Amino acid sequence: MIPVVVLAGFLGSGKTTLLNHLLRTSGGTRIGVVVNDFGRVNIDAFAVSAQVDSMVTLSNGCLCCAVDGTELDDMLAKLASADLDVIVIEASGLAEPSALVRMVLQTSGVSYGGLIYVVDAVEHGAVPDLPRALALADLVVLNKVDRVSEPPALDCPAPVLPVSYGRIDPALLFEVRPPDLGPRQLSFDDLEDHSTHAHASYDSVTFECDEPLHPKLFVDFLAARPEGLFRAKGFVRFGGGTFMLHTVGPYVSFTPVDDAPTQLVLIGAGIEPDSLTDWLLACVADGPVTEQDMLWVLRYARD
Ligand SMILES: Nc1nc2c(ncn2[C@@H]2O[C@H](COP(=O)(O)OP(=O)(O)OP(=O)(O)O)[C@@H](O)[C@H]2O)c(=O)[nH]1
Repeated sequence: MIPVVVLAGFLGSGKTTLLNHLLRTSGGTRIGVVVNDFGRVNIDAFAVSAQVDSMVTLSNGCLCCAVDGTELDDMLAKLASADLDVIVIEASGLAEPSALVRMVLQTSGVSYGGLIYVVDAVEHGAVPDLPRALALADLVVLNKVDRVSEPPALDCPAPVLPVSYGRIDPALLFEVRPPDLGPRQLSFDDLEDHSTHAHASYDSVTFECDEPLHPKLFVDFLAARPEGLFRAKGFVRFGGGTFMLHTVGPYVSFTPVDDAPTQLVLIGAGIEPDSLTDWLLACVADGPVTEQDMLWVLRYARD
């Protein structure tokens, strides 16, 4: 039976970064990957040999598929019949890990391979119900330790691995528990449904716009964004270039990408979708943008 590892963690904690690292360093291991969208998985890094519907076959023997949640169990059953060594499901940042684990336990042809829970070393205080997620985890990846002088102490029974950019040893996918403890049997009680899932109190806003935004106005928006706006990701087109934007808490990064229209997803608690949309519309540039204006964005740019 193929082990299925659930990779979970709060918004922006570094799940996709970790997944890309695993795909890059998997060697001859054939990994089946289930993600919400292909967009951010580094498929370009591999020669894609075939794409059928929402499944991509990589030349190194890995299979990637994208699901929207409803087809997750179908896709898992399909992957279970493929010739794979391990399957990794990347949960969306607001998914309830216990619900995913329950689904894996109920799927025939696969075995539960553990829950890897990614925690942002800087933003761990903002994770709703962190102790509950940590209690379920088999391995806790304390990510982004490059951003703290001292990794925070996490109270949990599972091993905690402090890393940067999700660089864990891929061998951990197969041996996530200390061997002397033996496999821990999760009961359905551990996974009982709770009505207060993290996503219950979160809103998301999608903003799309063909016209370029003004760098200064947009950076002003980021500087003044409401505290509850925990995460923003997507593309922003300015007169002087298009950038991929990531914000996690107060952290902001822009990475230059090929020209694309602005397409952003904003996620937060207590945010007002209409006023955020109006605010972003007010960032549309009403004239040409100079090189000087672009410096507002370039100071946050990463290669
Ligand atoms: N400094 C630093 N940045 C990191 C590290 N790991 C990830 N990041 C950055 O954090 C941001 C979010 O990382 P992702 O891997 O997209 O996080 P995610 O958990 O998949 O995000 P969601 O899909 O929103 O849940 C990106 O800008 C990453 O480059 C790290 O160890 N150190």
